[in-house]
Amino acid sequence: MALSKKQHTSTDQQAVLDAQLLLWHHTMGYVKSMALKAALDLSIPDAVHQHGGSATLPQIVTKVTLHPSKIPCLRRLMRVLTLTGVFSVHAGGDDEPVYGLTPASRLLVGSGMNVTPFLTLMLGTVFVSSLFDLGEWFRHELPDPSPFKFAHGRHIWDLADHDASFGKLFDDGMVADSSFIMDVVVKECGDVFQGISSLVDVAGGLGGATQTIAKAFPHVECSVLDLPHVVANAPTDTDVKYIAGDMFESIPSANSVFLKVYAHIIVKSCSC
Ligand SMILES: C[S@@+](CC[C@H](N)C(=O)[O-])C[C@H]1O[C@@H](n2cnc3c(N)ncnc32)[C@H](O)[C@@H]1O
Repeated sequence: MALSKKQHTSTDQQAVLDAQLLLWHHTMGYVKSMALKAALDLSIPDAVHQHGGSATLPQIVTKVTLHPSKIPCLRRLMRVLTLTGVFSVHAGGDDEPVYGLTPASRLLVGSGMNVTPFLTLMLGTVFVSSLFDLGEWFRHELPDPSPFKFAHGRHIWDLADHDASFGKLFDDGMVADSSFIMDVVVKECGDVFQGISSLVDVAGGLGGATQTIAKAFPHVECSVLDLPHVVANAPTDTDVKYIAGDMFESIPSANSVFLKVYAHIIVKSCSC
């Protein structure tokens, strides 16, 4: 059935509004990231956790450091965080909302599976700002530095070597990510480690992945190869052996080689 002129017009207007909405979602998308960053900076997940997993705003305020004049703003921040699934919310007594941990924010508390250090790294100024001039980076002919070097004048590893606080942020972030994901890998795909007697984790950082493998398979002799500035901070109270070196020069012998989160760097080194 043919649409009337009026129906056509309102369909067109809806399409334009949907298009604008899509652009606004992309343009304001960083608000979600920055709200999560603020929650981590203020330790809001810990505050809710310390109240047994659910807390009202006045209860959260007793655990976080903020200026009293900002309490109404914190309510607005919690609205963003509940709308984006970081916290749940339900009405409590006196109409005071009660905020709860969700499966996502449970990964931000406690000493077990806690991915906070990785999110802190990715949401930090160094990483976020490295994408700020991506458009300008495209105007430069290859071979050119990575967007990271373009923004900061150094490769990631070079910056980690020269800036101890960034180095620590980076290494701790990788340990958190690797410990979390390898726990799942070992439980779900542990078969792949059967029959192995020695393993070298190439570019393994502080060994978040290897420590998990070594704990699950104590008969496997595990070692980690990484750059000297990383190995200098490696744990010493462990059977995992840490070896300082450059993977492009030599790799210690073992009957299995483990690589995690390195493909992008190899591709970069080989093709650019
Ligand atoms: C993205 S991190 C991954 C760390 C670890 N595999 C993980 O997933 O937790 C990359 C690691 O590669 C190391 N790295 C970079 N260049 C390297 C090289 N030429 N030889 C050895 N390690 C290197 C860095 O120091 C860093 O620890």
